[in-house]
Formats: sequence, C-alpha cells, structure tokens
Amino acid sequence: MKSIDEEQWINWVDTLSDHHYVVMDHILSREDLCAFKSCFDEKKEAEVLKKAAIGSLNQKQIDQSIRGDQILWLDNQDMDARLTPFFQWAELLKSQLNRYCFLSLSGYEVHFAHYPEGTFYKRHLDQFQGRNNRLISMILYLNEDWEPSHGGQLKIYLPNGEETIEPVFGRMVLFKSDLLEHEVLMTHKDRFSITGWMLHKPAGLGFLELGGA
Ligand SMILES: O=C(O)CCC(=O)C(=O)O
Ligand SMILES: [Fe+2]
Repeated sequence: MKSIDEEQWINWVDTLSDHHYVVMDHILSREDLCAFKSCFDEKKEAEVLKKAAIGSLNQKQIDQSIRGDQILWLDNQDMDARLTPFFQWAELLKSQLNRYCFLSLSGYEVHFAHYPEGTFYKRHLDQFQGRNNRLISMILYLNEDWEPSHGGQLKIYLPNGEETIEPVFGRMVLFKSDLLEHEVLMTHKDRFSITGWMLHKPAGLGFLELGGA
C-alpha cells in the first residue's frame, strides 16, 4: 500500500469534519485498482450482480425509477485475494477515523456497484428508517478514461450549495451518511465503483433497530 503521512491524514479528516465530505485521489496504486476492476469484471460476466433494492430488510423493494445499479455484496471472509489491498485500505481508514475523529467505528460493509448506461440513483440519504448504523459512506471509483460527457457524476447537497464530483479512476469520496443527501446523475456509459459504509455497529445488526418487526 502507498504510504501516507500523518499530515495528509489530518488534512482529509479535517476536511471531512468541516465540510461533511472529502475527495481523496491517488490513494491506491494503479496495479491494485486494475486488480479490483478485473475481479469486478469477472463477477459481472458471471452475472452474479443483482439489481439493488431500496429500504431495509423486510421493507426491501426494487424500484429502478429511484436507483438502477446492480450490486454484489463483498464478504470479508471468503474474499478474492485481488481485493486484499482494498480491505487493508478500509482497515486503515477505519482506524484513522477512529483516531482523529473520535468515532467508534467497528466495521464496514462493502459492495461492487455497476450502473449500466442510462441508470442513476435519485437524491437520497444513506441512513434510512430502521437502519442508522451507517456513519461514513465511502465510494471508490473504477472508471478508466472517464469524461464529464459520460455523466454519472456524484452530486452532493451541502448546506450552502451543491457539489458535483466526477467518478474518475482511483478516486475515493467519503461523506457523512446521516447528513449529506446525494444522487448519482444519469450515466451514459457503464459506471463502476466499490461502495461501502463505515458502521458504528457490526454489519447485520440492523434488525435490532426494527424492534423485532
Ligand atoms: O456511486 C456513487 O457515487 C454513490 C452511490 C450511492 O449513493 C449509494 O450507493 O448509496
Ligand atoms: Fe447513497
């Protein structure tokens, strides 16, 4: 993994605290990113990605007028070795956020996301009813030679305006899951990312918040 000095970490963490989001470029090597993408391509070819749902647990539904991506949850247990650097990075990120932001993140959940041409994800918040353990959203983009004309930008809604972020190869965006509404604008090309959430409780405990419903 690339080594990143403390000053850089403090910069990112300050930006995240003050602006509710931060854009991090060049955090992983090209070799690692290409390995993630080749793993993703294989899964896509094997047709194991599924249309993403909205809502949580027993309230899940597929509504492509809201979100049109296809996803595959990545399980840390039986992981493809090509993704190891991603999980090393996520571990480091978790410990640095705990250290500098005084968060008590205990884990994360991660999926591949593919937005086929013509799809989008309407404005939303990543914390939803019955499920509020997502603290920080993180997205790593895997789109080589991405151009603004391809669309697919991440648009975030800040208290004092909007920001549009291009989903370029190797870029990672972090934002506060409970605060920032955001959307994925319609993409005109296949758009790939690894999307995840830093959690303040272990993954899979969301049902506890539904009070047994
Ligand atoms: O891919 C992105 O830029 C954002 C994805 C997103 O908002 C989500 O999966 O909740
Ligand atoms: Fe989101």
